[in-house]
Amino acid sequence: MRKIIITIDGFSSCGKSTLARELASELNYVFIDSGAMYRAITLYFLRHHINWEKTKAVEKALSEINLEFQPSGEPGKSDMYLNDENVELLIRDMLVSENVSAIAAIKEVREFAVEQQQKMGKRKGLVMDGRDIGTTVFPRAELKIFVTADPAVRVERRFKELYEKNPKITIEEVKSNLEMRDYIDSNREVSPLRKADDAVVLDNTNLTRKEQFEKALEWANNKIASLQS
Ligand SMILES: Nc1ncnc2c1ncn2[C@@H]1O[C@H](COP(=O)(O)OP(=O)(O)O)[C@@H](O)[C@H]1O
Ligand SMILES: Nc1ccn([C@@H]2O[C@H](COP(=O)(O)OP(=O)(O)O)[C@@H](O)[C@H]2O)c(=O)n1
Repeated sequence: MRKIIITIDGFSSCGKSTLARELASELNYVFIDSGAMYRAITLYFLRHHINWEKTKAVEKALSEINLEFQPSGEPGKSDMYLNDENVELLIRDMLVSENVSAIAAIKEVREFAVEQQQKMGKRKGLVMDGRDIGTTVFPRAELKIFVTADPAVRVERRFKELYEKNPKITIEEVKSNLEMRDYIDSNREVSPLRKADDAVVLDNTNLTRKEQFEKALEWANNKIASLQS
C-alpha cells in the first residue's frame, strides 16, 4: 500500500492534533505535532533569557537546541524532548503560549524547524499538523486538510482542557491568548497561516471527534486508493 503525507493546518484549538493523532494511529503512520517544536524552542528562549529581537542571539540559541519526539507509552502519543529533557507538559504552560507566536514568526526559527520537519517526511507515512504544513513544509503533500471551528467553540474546548490542569485559569485569559496567536500567526511575514489552495476544509464546529475522524479517514482512504491505480 502506497504511503502518503497528510497535512492538517488551521487556527488554534480547532482539534488539529487530536485529528492528526487519530488518523496516524489508524493508518499506522507517524504523527508530528509541529507546534510542539515551536513551543519547545520558546521554552528554551524563555529559560535562557534569549533576546529574540537580536538575530545573532537567536542563531546561537538555535545552535544549542536539540529537538526530538519519543514515544510516550500511550498508544499513538509521543512526547517532546528538548535537549534530552521531556518537556511535554511544560510546553503547554500559559507562559509558553503567550510568547510562542512571536518566536515562531522569526525567520531563523522557522527555517530551523521546517528543515527538521521536511526530513521527517522523507519516508512518507506521516500526518503533521500546524499552521504552514500544507503551504510551506510539504507543498506537494497528497492530502491537505484545513480545519476550522467557530472561535467561541474553540475557546470553550481549550478552556476545558486547561482548566482540568489548572482551575485558576480564566476563560478570558484563554480567549485573549487564542485571539492574539491567531492574529500573529495569520499576519506574520514568513509563512503566515492560510489555507493551501488545494486543501479541503473541515469545519468541525458541530462535529464530534468521531465524526471528524471518520470524514478525514474517508478522504485519506480515497486518496490512497486513487494512487494505487
Ligand atoms: N470535534 C471535537 N469536539 C469537541 N472537542 C474537541 C474536538 N476535537 C478536539 N477537541 C478538543 O479540543 C481541544 C483542542 O484540540 P487540539 O487537538 O489540541 O487542537 P489544536 O491542535 O488545533 O490546537 C482538546 O481538548 C481536544 O480534546
Ligand atoms: N507549523 C506551525 C505550528 C505552530 N506554530 C506556532 O506555534 C504555536 C503553537 O502551536 P500549537 O499547534 O501548539 O498551538 P495550539 O495547539 O495551542 O493551537 C502557534 O500559535 C504558532 O505560533 C507555527 O507557527 N507553525
